[in-house]
Amino acid sequence: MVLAQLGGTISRALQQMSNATIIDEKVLNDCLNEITRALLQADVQFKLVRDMQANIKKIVNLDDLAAGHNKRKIIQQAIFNELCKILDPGKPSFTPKKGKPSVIMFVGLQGSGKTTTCTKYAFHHQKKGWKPALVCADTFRAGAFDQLKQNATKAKIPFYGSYTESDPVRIAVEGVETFMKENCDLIIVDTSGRHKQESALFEEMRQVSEATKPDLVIFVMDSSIGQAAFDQAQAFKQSVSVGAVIITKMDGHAKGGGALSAVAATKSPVIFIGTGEHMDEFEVFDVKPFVSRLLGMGDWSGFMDKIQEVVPMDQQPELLQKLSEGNFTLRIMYEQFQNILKMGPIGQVFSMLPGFSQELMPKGREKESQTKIKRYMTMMDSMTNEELDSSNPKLMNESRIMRIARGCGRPVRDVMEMLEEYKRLAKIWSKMKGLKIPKKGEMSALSRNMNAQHMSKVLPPQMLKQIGGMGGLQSLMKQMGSAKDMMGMFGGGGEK
Ligand SMILES: Nc1nc2c(ncn2[C@@H]2O[C@H](COP(=O)(O)OP(=O)(O)OP(=O)(O)O)[C@@H](O)[C@H]2O)c(=O)[nH]1
Repeated sequence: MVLAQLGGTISRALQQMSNATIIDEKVLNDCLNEITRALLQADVQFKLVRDMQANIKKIVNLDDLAAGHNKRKIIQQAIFNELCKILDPGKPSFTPKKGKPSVIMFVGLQGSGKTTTCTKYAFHHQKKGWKPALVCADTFRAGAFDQLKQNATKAKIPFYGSYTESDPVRIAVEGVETFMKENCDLIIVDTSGRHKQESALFEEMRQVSEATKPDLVIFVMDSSIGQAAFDQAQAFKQSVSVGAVIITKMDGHAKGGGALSAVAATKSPVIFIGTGEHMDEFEVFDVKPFVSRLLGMGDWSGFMDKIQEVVPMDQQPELLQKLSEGNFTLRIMYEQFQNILKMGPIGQVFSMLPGFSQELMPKGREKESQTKIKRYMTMMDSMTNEELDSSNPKLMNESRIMRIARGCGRPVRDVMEMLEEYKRLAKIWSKMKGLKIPKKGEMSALSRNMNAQHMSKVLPPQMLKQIGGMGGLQSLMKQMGSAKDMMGMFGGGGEK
């Protein structure tokens, strides 16, 4: 998504400004114009961008800049705060409570991903012990009920709908009543989407809403709709009381800036984003980590959460123990590749680490990287246990390499390349030797137990510089204690 490139453009604009000997009105304006262009290109609504520019100018005091304060930091902080302000309407949406019945109604244009998102939302809660249920009140699209039924069956979620009844209000009411009786605590009503903003759709939506009295109306929006986002979101908001937004297809090439515009239009927070077609490609949305990622400042907490999600609990202490002994074997590399593949698009995972997305996963080459990892794993499948568990690079002599190449049907040079990659990773991870082991299962404690010395060895030099050298890293490590909210740590983030 183009939003991801925004960080780069903004950083470049800031860098150029920092290089100027004197920061006067003109230099600041040039910088802000560059940033404005980048935001407009990402499809953020014009008015929002204009207001943001004016606000930043109000906040940034030229005298402060002239007095040698860290200009880049001051302006980056102002941009960070402004973007957070747009995305955070200031009040949280209605939050359903487990065990207490809530009706959640989904609205949005046809094809926005509404039906898929209903199931993702149900599935997300079901995994956390809720008792969700799905009601298909989309009588407009012929295949809608079948689609919902299929998704619901796959996820083992009860559903309600009809092939014959054509009145969506009736289906919605019957569905909600049925599941209330069955003590479901999250009753999700999917409504019809239409191609355009037809008045009939809005009337139908209003009627379903009046009849079912939802606790929360969620507006589902495709991230690729661009500049139209603001008007569209506002049109929905005027018909039903939209209380939250879910942005779908954030995995695609969408510009994504519409997300910011939709929040501004509905004055409702984004609560989740859809990142793929599959049921579990669905993420809770947090403003600060999102903006931080957007500006290329990284999202360490998200990365740790992701690791915690995919490295099986029982493997976490073992992995850390091995790393602390400086024992990075081919088997560890294999297991970590497995975990990385499970984490979903690799770029997505690495983009959570500051500076890493460009370093390790060049943009647009995520698929290629995944194929490479799978190829490496096939080669490792032809290795013996002794080879996998050894951390002695000398063990891999010519005859072993030839045997592995034959076994996996790949040329010798591919096996050599894989071993080179192993050596590169082993070198990085060997610097983790002496790492204090966190308590069992407490992966996020990794961040607390790593000292700045360890980190400085692991981080690419460019990134270390970006953080502000050892001094910056030390203060960063201090802030790592509060894992959830570490935006301040890369120099630009901060309090609102
Ligand atoms: N890549 C990607 N595709 C998605 C995402 N969410 C939904 N889709 C796809 O978008 C298409 C449309 O999704 P639906 O759920 O059928 O859309 P809808 O809004 O319910 O459509 P109507 O019922 O006609 O209003 C499907 O092919 C989904 O698989 C997402 O987050 N990422």
